[in-house]
Amino acid sequence: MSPNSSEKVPLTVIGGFLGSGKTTFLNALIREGIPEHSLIVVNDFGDINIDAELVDYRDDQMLQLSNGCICCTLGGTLAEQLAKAMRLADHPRAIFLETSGVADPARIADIAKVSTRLELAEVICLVDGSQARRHQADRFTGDTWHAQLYAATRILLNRLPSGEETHLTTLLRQLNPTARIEIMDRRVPDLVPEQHRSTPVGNGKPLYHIPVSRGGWKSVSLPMNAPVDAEQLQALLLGYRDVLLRAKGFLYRQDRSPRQLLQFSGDRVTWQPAAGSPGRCQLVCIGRSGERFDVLVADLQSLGGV
Ligand SMILES: Nc1nc2c(ncn2[C@@H]2O[C@H](COP(=O)(O)OP(=O)(O)OP(=O)(O)O)[C@@H](O)[C@H]2O)c(=O)[nH]1
Repeated sequence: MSPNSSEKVPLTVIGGFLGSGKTTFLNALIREGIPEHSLIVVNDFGDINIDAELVDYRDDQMLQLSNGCICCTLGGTLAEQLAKAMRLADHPRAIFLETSGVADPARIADIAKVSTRLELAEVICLVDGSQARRHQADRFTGDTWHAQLYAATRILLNRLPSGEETHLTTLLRQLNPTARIEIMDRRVPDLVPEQHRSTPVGNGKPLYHIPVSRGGWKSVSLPMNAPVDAEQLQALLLGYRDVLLRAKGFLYRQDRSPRQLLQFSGDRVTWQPAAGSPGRCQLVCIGRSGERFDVLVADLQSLGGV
């Protein structure tokens, strides 16, 4: 049955900083059950949309927006794509939009506010509690982090360090007096043994390499043709965590098969077996542009056999 075209379609915006848990939360929502015939929109900051591979949505109703952060190209891609989807006779019943980790969700929510076909259901902001003190104090990441929190109607706090609950909920309440604040997960993920982590992910779609640099942020995607020394790679990523905000990608390790999904966010590196056909191996790194970031990229290139 096709949805009634006179009814407004709810748009849920899922925002939050790089690595804050947006894709993990979106997958949990999909597992719990979203309305049939929903449209999922995912947008990574870089030109490679790794999130599109990581979202477990077995439907062709998925829109991948690349070319950088959607909130920077708002007038174009996103508004046009949503309008196109809404013009279809069999238009989506609900839309779930995962923003890039550097987007200001308020600018995206504005699309729903001016649309006659959409209504804003929620603006969710994921927060990695273990990184909150860092972002609060960091002049580079702080503005984005604050704007994301300010725009939220619901804040989901995960990886809450022990003893930080009062401090963090008070801080979040000061930054956004009206949003609902929920605590999701008190664990810090490094404590989860690797063999107990979730099932293989990703399907090995081809990936492309184009560096993007906007407003002090830089994103680069590196082909990783040779199997890497995992210890060396981890040490490199952690050693540059002052300028590296996020890394994720598919690659081979020297000591283990099959292809692995590597995730670096905050001060943690995790590995997970990647499903599907062998596929290309790429690592996407997002950080603060500058000489130090470029040195990291050169080191990663030599490690990955580029
Ligand atoms: N313990 C714990 N780990 C989490 C949680 N949510 C996400 N993670 C881990 O944090 C890392 C980043 O999670 P993602 O869901 O990819 O984060 P994201 O916000 O989509 O990342 P970007 O799209 O790159 O900005 C992954 O290694 C996840 O397993 C959580 O609630 N608890």
